[in-house]
Amino acid sequence: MFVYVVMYRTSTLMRLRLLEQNFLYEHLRHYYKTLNPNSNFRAIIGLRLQSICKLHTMALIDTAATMIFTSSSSSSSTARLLLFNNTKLHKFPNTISNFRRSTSLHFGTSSPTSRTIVTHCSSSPASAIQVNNETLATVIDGKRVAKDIREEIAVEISRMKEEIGIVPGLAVILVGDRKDSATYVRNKKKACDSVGINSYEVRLAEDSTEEEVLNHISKFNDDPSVHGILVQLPLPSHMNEQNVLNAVCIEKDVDGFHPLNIGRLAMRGREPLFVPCTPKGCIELLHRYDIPIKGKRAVVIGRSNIVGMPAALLLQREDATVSIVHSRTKNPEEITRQADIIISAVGQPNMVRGSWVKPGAVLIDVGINPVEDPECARGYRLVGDICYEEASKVASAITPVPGGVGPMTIAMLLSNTLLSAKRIHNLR
Ligand SMILES: NC(=O)C1=CN([C@@H]2O[C@H](COP(=O)(O)OP(=O)(O)OC[C@H]3O[C@@H](n4cnc5c(N)ncnc54)[C@H](OP(=O)(O)O)[C@@H]3O)[C@@H](O)[C@H]2O)C=CC1
Ligand SMILES: Nc1nc(=O)c2c([nH]1)NC[C@@H]1CN(c3ccc(C(=O)N[C@@H](CCC(=O)O)C(=O)O)cc3)C=[N+]21
Repeated sequence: MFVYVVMYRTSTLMRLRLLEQNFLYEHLRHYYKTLNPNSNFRAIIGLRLQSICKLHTMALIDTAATMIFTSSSSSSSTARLLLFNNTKLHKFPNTISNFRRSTSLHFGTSSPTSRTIVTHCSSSPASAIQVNNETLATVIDGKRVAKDIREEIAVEISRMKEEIGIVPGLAVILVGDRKDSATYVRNKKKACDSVGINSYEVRLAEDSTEEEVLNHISKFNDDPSVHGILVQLPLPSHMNEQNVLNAVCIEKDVDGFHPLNIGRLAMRGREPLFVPCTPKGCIELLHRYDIPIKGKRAVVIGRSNIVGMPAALLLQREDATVSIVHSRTKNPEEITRQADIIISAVGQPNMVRGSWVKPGAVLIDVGINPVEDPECARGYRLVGDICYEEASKVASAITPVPGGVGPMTIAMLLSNTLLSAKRIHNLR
């Protein structure tokens, strides 16, 4: 009898929108506990013969399974192990028997570069499977999750419109002509359009006065059709950022940058009206990938007001034990190596090397750094703070750049805007 052991990445599971998903999750929860804690895999699922129909369908539908192991008997000494990677699955999407033609390894072969995962198929004895160290971490797909969140928000907005005839509104103030800022603002507008939020935009010249910015904020504060106000940062150096951020009324502070909101975030027993979007997006990703935070050691690299500091506060609220690494920290790698979860928000390309990471850690890369690349149409490409190539071989899960935290920041901005409109209009 064949015993199939299938490994799926959590991101893959999240993509399954079929009945099988529940089935998979049940198995996932059960077998996850049997994983070697240092394993790169987030999911391991044992399926018996009667389940193979389901597996078959899944394999056909979802060609992104990371690995499939089959064993020709339930005895670990004679079991064969067949390994497939994404590419192979894409090449042979049609039948499961194709999988069997792949190179086979024998269970129980040990080599210094492989490690053991103990699996239990429901009624077969536990088998020791050797897994090559080259396997990659689960990719935390922020783009995908952000899309799911936008869909959820769109549903709520149409309900709101139907029930009370109100559409949430977001006002964005952009000062100066920084290219990256202009791109972000454009993306925010597109995202608002996609969910049905009205967006209002003010663009001011680089040499505008602080007073002009304050006047616009004051108008938006008083405008009942505006539920969220965002002043794009950084502001030109002649403006006082504190004055500007303080002027946004806290009920519309969807960025969560007002000192009252940040203060409440830091205090036990107090609740901010809004949580800053990027840190909120990081935590949301952890939640949606079922990554536990409580009791874990977390390290935040960076302590800026907009990302690092609120990220550390949020992790603490989630009952992690938090350390903060900054530019004056000595031997940062000694600290990061202890972390179960790392959130990096530094702005230094590829600073966090594979050797900084504890095997099995979860890595959230906030950094967005342009590096020159003549092969890209725009002459540069974006990389994170974390050296993805190295770290993804050590971590259990990692966010890519682009496509990780960035899209989540925008999704959380929409979510905060909806929250604000609901609160202002007493809608549950
Ligand atoms: N994905 C997203 O949605 C967003 C991405 N970003 C990106 O995140 C990154 C950080 O942004 P932001 O927080 O605004 O940046 P800031 O420049 O405001 O803060 C950077 C932080 O990193 C610390 N730092 C700098 N160099 C080092 C180093 N060598 N070792 C350890 N710590 C260091 C600084 O320490 P110190 O305090 O000692 O100076 C500071 O706390 C950027 O790449 C930015 O583009 C930002 C916002 C949203
Ligand atoms: N008041 C204010 N609030 C902010 O939230 C704020 C800000 N000012 N100033 C600048 C930073 C930066 N930021 C990003 C948002 C989205 C992406 C994003 O969507 N990134 C895409 C890539 C975009 C691209 O290709 O250029 C991704 O990572 O996949 C990135 C960065 C918000 N910030």
